[in-house]
Parts: sequence; structure tokens; C-alpha cells
Amino acid sequence: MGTPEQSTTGGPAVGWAVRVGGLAGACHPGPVVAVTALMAALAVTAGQSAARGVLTAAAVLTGQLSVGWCNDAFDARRDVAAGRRGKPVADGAIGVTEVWVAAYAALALCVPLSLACGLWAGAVHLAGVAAAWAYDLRLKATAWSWAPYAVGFAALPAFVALGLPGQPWPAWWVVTAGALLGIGAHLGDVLPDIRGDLATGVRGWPHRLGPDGARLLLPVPLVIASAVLVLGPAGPPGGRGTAALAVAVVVAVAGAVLGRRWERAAFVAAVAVAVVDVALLLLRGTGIA
Ligand SMILES: CC(C)=CCC/C(C)=C/CC/C(C)=C/COP(=O)(O)OP(=O)(O)O
Repeated sequence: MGTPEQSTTGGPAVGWAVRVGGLAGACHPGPVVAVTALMAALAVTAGQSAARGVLTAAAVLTGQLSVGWCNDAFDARRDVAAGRRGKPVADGAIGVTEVWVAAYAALALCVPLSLACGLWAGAVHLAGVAAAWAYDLRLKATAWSWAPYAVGFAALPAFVALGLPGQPWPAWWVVTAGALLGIGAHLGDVLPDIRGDLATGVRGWPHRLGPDGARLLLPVPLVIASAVLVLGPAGPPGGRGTAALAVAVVVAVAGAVLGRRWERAAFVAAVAVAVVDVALLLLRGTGIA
């Protein structure tokens, strides 16, 4: 691990390849890639043109990058003090100033890219990105930590819908499902680290529920999202939708039961339900507006 001085200023001994790797690691690459790929796929199934789909994906990518970098830059001092491993700034791979510059550069790109998809689409996406920055800078350590996730994830499908020809308003059920998926993502993101977070005094919403409360609640928003995605669109739910909802309920119940003995089972079950939700979202893509 680097010293705090190296870690927060980017020591001269650190080569460019390590810095690039550090910058890539500091953006939270997993969620950045997953969210961008999902929104690009939704843009295709919703019926955006190829050019608009690329623009949508670029706006989402830059927004996610800005949020991920802002998160690590803001937390750097605490991560260094706690000797946290696996965080590029705390490990001394990249300086905190460089991560801040990257966060603001990505945000500066995100604004015109979002607005190029239309005024309403851009405004909605930027509201989601602003909510996520508010999470990074303030709300993460409060009882309201779930709210930016709900707003951010609700904004994403709304951004895709409003980017369609005629700028149609998104269907209520896709916005609701997005918000529920966001709340599930927050619980799922916190759960693996919750005991370590509690030891270092982090007090977001899942921490206030406690490890057992957060574990039990984790599948609830995800299963409700499945129900909303199956039952929300007009017309009969169809055999595939009903089967998907049944699978989500069974997996969630199994996760809750097994999770009492093996905590990891609850997490794996929640990921499986989230995969069902993503498949349903893409299947319902044509009707989101
Ligand atoms: C539209 C849009 C931008 C939606 C995103 C919504 C949102 C609030 C995302 C936050 C993502 C993030 C960087 C979490 C890290 O949390 P952490 O600090 O608890 O995790 P860590 O300590 O492992 O870095």
C-alpha cells in the first residue's frame, strides 16, 4: 500500500501503465460496464436508431464513469486512513487529484452527450447523475442512501424512452422497476462489506437495518420489480413472464431460507433474481414508452 502522501498526490515513481490501471480500477469498472451494456441493449430493443443508441450508450458510460471516479476520489482519505486494500488511490496506484480530474472530465462530457439525445432525455439523465453525485458526496452515510439509487436507476430507462423519436414519456412500470432495481442494487452493493463498514462507522440505510435486516430485505425490491415488469405492461402477462415471476419468487425464498445458514446464498439468490429482472426488462423493451 502507498503512503498517504503517495496515495493522494500520485507519487512520481508510479509509471503510466500503473496509473492507467489505477484509473480504470477507481471507476468501479464492473457496474460501469454492466449498466452501460444494459442501457445500450435496452436502446436497441426499445427501437432507437444505431446512431442514437451509440449516443445513449456514450452518455450513460460517461455518467457512470464520473460517478465511480467521484466516489473513489471523495472516499480516498478514509480508504487511505483505514488501509483499505483493492482501492487504487489507497494502494498508491493513482493520485486523488488525477481521479478528481477524471471525474470532472467525464461529467463535462456527459452533459452535452446527454442533451444531444433531446432536452427532456438529457435533463432526466443528468438528474440521475446529479443524484448519484449527491450519494457520493453526502447521502451515502445517511438513512437516505437508497434514494439516489432509486432516482438514478429510474432515470436510466426514462432516458432511453425519451431518446426515442417523438420523445415519448416512459411507461410507469419501467420507471418503477428501475427504481426498485436501484434499491436492490444498493442493498446488494453494501451487503458483502457491511460488517467492515459498520466497524469504520459508515451509517447508510442498509447499515442501519443491520446485516440480518439487509440480507432479508435484499430480494424484496428485486422480486417486486419482477412483478412490476410482468404485470405492469398492458395485456396478459404471457407464459414466459409468469414463469419468470415464479422463478424469481422461488429463488428469492430459497435465498432467504439458505441465507440464514450461508450468508453468501442470499447474495447469490439476489443476483439470480436481478438477472431475471434484466431479462424481463429487455424482453419488455419495445413497450417502455
Ligand atoms: C444514472 C446513474 C448515474 C445511476 C447510478 C446511481 C448510484 C447512486 C450509483 C452509485 C455507484 C457507486 C459508485 C457506488 C459505490 O458505493 P460505495 O462507496 O458504497 O462502494 P465502495 O466503498 O466499494 O466504493
